[in-house]
Amino acid sequence: MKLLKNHLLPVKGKIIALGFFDGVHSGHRAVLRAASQEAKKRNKLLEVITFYPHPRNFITRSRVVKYLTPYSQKFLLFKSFFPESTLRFWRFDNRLRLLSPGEFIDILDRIYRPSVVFVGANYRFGFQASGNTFFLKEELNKRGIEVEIVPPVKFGDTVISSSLIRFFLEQGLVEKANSALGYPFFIIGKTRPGARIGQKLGFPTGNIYPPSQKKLPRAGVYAGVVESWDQEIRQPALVYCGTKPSVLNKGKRRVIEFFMPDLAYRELYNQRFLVYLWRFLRPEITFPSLSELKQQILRDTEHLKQYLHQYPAVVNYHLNVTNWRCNSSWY
Ligand SMILES: Cc1cc2nc3c(=O)[nH]c(=O)nc-3n(C[C@H](O)[C@H](O)[C@H](O)COP(=O)(O)O)c2cc1C
Ligand SMILES: Nc1ncnc2c1ncn2[C@@H]1O[C@H](COP(=O)(O)OP(=O)(O)OP(=O)(O)O)[C@@H](O)[C@H]1O
Repeated sequence: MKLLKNHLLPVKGKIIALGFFDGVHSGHRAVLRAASQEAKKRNKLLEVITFYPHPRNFITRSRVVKYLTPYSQKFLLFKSFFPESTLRFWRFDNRLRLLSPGEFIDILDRIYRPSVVFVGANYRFGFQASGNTFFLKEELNKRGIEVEIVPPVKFGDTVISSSLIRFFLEQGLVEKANSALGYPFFIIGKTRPGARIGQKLGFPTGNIYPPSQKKLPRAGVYAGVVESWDQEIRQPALVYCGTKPSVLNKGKRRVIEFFMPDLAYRELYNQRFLVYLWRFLRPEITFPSLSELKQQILRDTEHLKQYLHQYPAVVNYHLNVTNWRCNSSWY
């Protein structure tokens, strides 16, 4: 698995796949699997051409689109699912934004000159997303480049997309998000010290402050599983996602807190964890007192136990992405 930030290096003759691939979800993986199989068959290399930042964030000069997988996590997933591929980031700037579909194809041909291009049926490209797969195929075929269009992967009747998964997460529909992703939604981060109130109340927590560009689910409490970077800890956990309105009335910083009921207390600061979310248990509540918060967490712990009784296998799920130490500036 290689990572290239210079999109202008030629890839001549390779198999390429095109798209943003946020989340590397089941639909993306259908395209990438097809491309990867073809590359193996032809004894060629697979190169995935993606973009940064998200076109909508560039156009609106904002961060409206939060990422299911910020760049480093996208890279982790590619490394895990398609270790033989190269991920190439193409900066989405005004030059790229203003390219007409025809100009975009010219660049693909001139710089990359691939042998086959793989895209999904809903792939759009060029200024204002005005180019579609029919145009792509027609124009590239004329130049002797093959185009494979992969049929859409659906969740029920709906085509899976990164936007659909973001919507599911916003609603707390984490099980649907996980089905569409094809793996459990996860958050990676280093634990930071909190106010130690939880510890006094009898539920010590690990606190992670995810980067502002990471998509987080609806505020509330989730049944989850926590895995430490070194694999020493793998524990079921209550995972809270929110801004702690019961204890903080200012400074709305989003936090992920996890409480592992079966782990004897120990200091867990400054360690990298991967937190998987499996089921939404309840929304965030503004409690009038800490004792009410404590009573609720005892009830949450019971709900977590019931969930694990029903789905014991979730504790052993392992995505195999933790063996890469990424540069934290990439989160
Ligand atoms: C399982 C769990 C559920 C929580 N639910 C809520 C909640 O509904 N509302 C809230 O304001 N804070 C909630 N919290 C956050 C607590 O306010 C926080 O853990 C506590 O204040 C301790 O914070 P500290 O780690 O900074 O000491 C929850 C925390 C956990 C672990
Ligand atoms: N459900 C799907 N089935 C098959 N291919 C897909 C599916 N979703 C996306 N693709 C293809 O995967 C590539 C990357 O998709 P991309 O990330 O650009 O869009 P998306 O997942 O639909 O997200 P968005 O919600 O931002 O449109 C594209 O070639 C796209 O056509």
